Amino acid sequence: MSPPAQPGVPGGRGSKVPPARKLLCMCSLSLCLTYLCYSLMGGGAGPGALRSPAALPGTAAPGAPRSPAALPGTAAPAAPRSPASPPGSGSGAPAPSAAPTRASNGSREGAAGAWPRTPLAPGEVITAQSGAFERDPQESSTTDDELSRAGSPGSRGGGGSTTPDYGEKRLPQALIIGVKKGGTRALLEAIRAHPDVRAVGTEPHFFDRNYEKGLEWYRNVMPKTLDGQITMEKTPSYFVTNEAPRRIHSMAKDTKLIVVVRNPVTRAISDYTQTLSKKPEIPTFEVLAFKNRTLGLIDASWSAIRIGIYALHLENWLQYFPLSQILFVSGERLITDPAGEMAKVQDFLGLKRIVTEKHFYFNKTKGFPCLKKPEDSSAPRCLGKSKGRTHPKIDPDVIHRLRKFYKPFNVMFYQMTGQDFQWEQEESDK
Ligand SMILES: Nc1ncnc2c1ncn2[C@@H]1O[C@H](COP(=O)(O)OS(=O)(=O)O)[C@@H](OP(=O)(O)O)[C@H]1O
Repeated sequence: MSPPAQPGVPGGRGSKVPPARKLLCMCSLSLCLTYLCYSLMGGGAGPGALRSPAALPGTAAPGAPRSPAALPGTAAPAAPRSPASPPGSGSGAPAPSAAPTRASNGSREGAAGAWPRTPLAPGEVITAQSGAFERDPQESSTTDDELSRAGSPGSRGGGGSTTPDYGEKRLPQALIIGVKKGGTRALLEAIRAHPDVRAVGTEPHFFDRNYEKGLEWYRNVMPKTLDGQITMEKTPSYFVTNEAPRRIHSMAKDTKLIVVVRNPVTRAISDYTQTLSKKPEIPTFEVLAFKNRTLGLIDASWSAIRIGIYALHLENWLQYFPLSQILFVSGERLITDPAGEMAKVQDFLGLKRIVTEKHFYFNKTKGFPCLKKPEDSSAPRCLGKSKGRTHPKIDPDVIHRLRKFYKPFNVMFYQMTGQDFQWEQEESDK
């Protein structure tokens, strides 16, 4: 089901997508304008507030496309480089983590200490073109046993499967790189139902947290495959990890990348809901979402907000991978039309369309589609309790402000991907 073309959105249905490079220039220009607006709105704001890159000493004039390498504190090159040093050899290893997490303001200092935030030093800013947001070291998606068999809890180990262990362990040819809370688990479990796909059940976090362990460690994590089978894994935090594109490119430049994207406002609430379930003492979403609520200044240093600025993260990936090597799956359609989204995924992976509507049924109790025949079982299976949580009710005014905040970034993302996800047209969040 293709979305209708949106007026003023090049790349909507029917329009040709210009080359990625040209798009990046357009996007950079748009970003500068957007940031200029935010700068005017909150120029005196504290660290973590969005400011125009033009305000930064030594930065280029607005509109001048820049590689992340040109920005202070970043190292990514503007174009794919020759393979990086092997993991564990020194230069390819993860950089030491940045400054310790800082409380964002006095009013919520106590609780904010326990809450993941971007560690920015005083005076540091997030720039539009860097694609180089610092990340919370603890940012993670669920790694628990996320599947539940109808009637009995399921469990899957690192190998992720109870199917016979034939073949050999190989590095993955395709990765689900994000986004956190986008629907990545649902996608992985659905694609695992394909006989030509084998995947790790847990998240290896190789390209963010475990890179120093080396490629042999990574290979060992993988299930065995036969010739012609595709090895996959999913780690949603890759999408927002600066080093991930370079590292994945240096492993294999033809790696296929899949990103499940979801309305960033709903995604942020889902992210918050997950943390709330583990730390009930955290401040409300409304409190965490703002640097200054009176001024309407959104706190983009909060990971729940930052992850949803998809255009900025994508820019980082486009330095290394052509758009044709990245598939964007709609998290919304993965729920309303799982078979339709799976058809696109199978086409993208060069697989026969075997996972079809026959594989899914809608489970009324769960409120989501579930798999009739998962990879390792003949019993129907829904995802576990950590998927499809009830979200807390969020102040509609905050939702409205967040929608306004994300809109220019969403439009830019539609332009970059050539796909209109229609998040602006959604009437209400879950
Ligand atoms: N079939 C099915 N069953 C259950 N849940 C589904 C399904 N398809 C998509 N989703 C949505 O997936 C959201 C969780 O996303 P992720 O799996 O990417 O989360 S995580 O990053 O791995 O923690 C989860 O978010 P929440 O609803 O906020 O819990 C779901 O909305």
